[in-house]
Amino acid sequence: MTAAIEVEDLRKSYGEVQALDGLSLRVEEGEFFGLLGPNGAGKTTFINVLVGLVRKSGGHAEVFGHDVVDEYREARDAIGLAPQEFNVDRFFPIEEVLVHKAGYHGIPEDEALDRAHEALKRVGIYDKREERFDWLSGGMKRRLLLARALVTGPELLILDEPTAGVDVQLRHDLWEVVRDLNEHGTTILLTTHYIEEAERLCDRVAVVDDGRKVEVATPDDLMNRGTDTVTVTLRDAPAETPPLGDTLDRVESVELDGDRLVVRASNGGAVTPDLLNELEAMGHVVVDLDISRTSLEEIFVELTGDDR
Ligand SMILES: Nc1ncnc2c1ncn2[C@@H]1O[C@H](COP(=O)(O)OP(=O)(O)OP(=O)(O)O)[C@@H](O)[C@H]1O
Repeated sequence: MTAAIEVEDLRKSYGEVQALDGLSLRVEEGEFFGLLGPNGAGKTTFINVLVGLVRKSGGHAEVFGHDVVDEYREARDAIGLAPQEFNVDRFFPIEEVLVHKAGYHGIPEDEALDRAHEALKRVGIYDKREERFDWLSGGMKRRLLLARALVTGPELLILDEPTAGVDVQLRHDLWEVVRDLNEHGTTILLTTHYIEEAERLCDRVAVVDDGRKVEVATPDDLMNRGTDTVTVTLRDAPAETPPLGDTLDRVESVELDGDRLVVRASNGGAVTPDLLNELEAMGHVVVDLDISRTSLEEIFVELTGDDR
């Protein structure tokens, strides 16, 4: 199957700065793919290479089998980009901004207006269609960037920090739209600093740092590598720490804090039934239980050494 994105040993230098330093990555058609990395990791540079805004210094990049340099037009036409920066023409009503965008990608004028209206309805700002960009609120500007990315009906939607600085309701609305597109076959590439968002939405995530891939996996796989915390409250405080680590091999540490046992274990959810059986066999009565899973955020910090 043709990949939506395939890059091999991608490089981009700005003088001394190696923004991309041998990045290799494959995103399958139909995936919801997250690109995570600390500030300056090279995420925007990577996206800009794909859309032809930045010329790579080396390596290879294809979008749906089209080389981003040699077949720029085909590659670019397949992509809808909602960028991090507000790069919108401020002098036209927003519906015209969308019509121009569609025209640039070869969509005839009469069809372009229909598409512009459809995209504006989809993101919920159709009633603002005759207003100019500068008159919109920050949240509406984000909606417009998404509408502009959608007006060409792209196979690949790239979202670069689409929810930076927007309120909870809008984040929720935007994700509804994007999820629905993905369910209908659009491939999504998302960069976000809200790692929880990636954890919830993405089929797979790549962690990049210093212009290179550190890891690529499903959020679940990454989280399974972390250590979870299982807190068990016992009816009677034990005199000493029960020796649970001796019999349960995934248990990493056990601490006693009054009537509470704090157990650190890999894949805590799976360990818990054995843990409870073991405690019961020792004569303890469990009155409360809490399992706190490692977050993707914690794994991210471990992988990149970034604690933002
Ligand atoms: N036009 C440019 N000229 C010089 N250096 C640049 C340019 N664009 C990016 N860089 C540098 O390349 C590196 C990667 O930047 P990039 O914007 O791709 O990172 P990012 O992962 O998108 O970061 P952020 O999360 O902050 O958006 C950084 O060190 C940045 O300073």
